[in-house]
Amino acid sequence: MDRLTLRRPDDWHLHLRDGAMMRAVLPETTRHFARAIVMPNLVPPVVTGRDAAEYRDRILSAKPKGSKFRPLMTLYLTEETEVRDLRAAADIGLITAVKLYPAGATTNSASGVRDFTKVRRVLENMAQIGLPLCVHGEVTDPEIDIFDREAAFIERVLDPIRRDIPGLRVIMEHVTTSDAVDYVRSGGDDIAATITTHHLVINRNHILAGGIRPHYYCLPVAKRESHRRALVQAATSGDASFFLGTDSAPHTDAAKLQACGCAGCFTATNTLSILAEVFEAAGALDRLEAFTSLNGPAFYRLPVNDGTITLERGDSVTYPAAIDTEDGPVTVFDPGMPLHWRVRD
Ligand SMILES: NC(=O)N[C@@H](CC(=O)O)C(=O)O
Ligand SMILES: [Zn+2]
Ligand SMILES: [Zn+2]
Repeated sequence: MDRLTLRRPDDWHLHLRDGAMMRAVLPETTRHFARAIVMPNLVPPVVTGRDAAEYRDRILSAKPKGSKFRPLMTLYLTEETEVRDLRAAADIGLITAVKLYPAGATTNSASGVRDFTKVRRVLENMAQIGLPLCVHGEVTDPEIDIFDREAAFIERVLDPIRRDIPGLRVIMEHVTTSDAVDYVRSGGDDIAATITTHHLVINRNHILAGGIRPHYYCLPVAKRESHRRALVQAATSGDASFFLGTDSAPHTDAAKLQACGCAGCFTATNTLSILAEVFEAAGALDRLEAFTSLNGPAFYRLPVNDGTITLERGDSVTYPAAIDTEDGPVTVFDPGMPLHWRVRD
């Protein structure tokens, strides 16, 4: 096969940031994606309906001319989130989901949740109206090894919440372990997971063996090879519980390359080429569309996109090593393998 037409894809987990960074990274996403779930971890975070409306308007005015891209907004759940404000934002279709960051788990998560009993009423209301909860699923307990934090989160936090609040619809974001894959697979209709592009490609050796590679550092941190294989298996299986959330998370090289560098891989630019390569290697090109374009809308109860994109296989496809922003260069994720599929203009 050397040509593949897909429904236009969506990105169910994306960081667009704000200001100059947003202006630089937005076209990288709008080129191929029709919609994206926009993460609310700005500084300060997007907490109220009003914050979300203002952020949405900034995105819409930064979007390239002629683009029909639609940002799907989220609220950042805090212990102070008001049920009334959240319900009003959901009622008018301003927000598509709510994001739960355990306080301290990742970039800009300081305002996240420490005491889960304080968000119980909000979560109950979300279950009532079917508003999905996107979850950064890692415990923050310093006693827990960083490679075990996702598995520990399922057992200690996620499963108890789901038992306590039946009907709550949860997306476990950027899953990195076979534990998460198994949990989602056996979890029924109210749970799904996003998988990133980079976690389908790298394992922890890529970050640490033969020198430290800060551009491969993201959270949750990539795990051992057996987990990466489980992710590829889940993504390429066609199982409707798994769909693409790139977690494309731009940081300037200056912020990545320092003694305490930021977590995040920037994959908006080359994601579709990389995914096609991964699916081809798995003999599953016929299931790429389910992962990029069908399973996500089905879980979010949204229509699939009109229109298509076409991928073509050629000799080799290259991408710039970095994109320029007014704040400095942002390195594009290097998949470390030759790419052959390009999206036709
Ligand atoms: N994934 C990351 O490593 N970083 C994300 C935050 C997140 O999604 O956890 C970011 O905002 O930079
Ligand atoms: Zn996260
Ligand atoms: Zn993210």
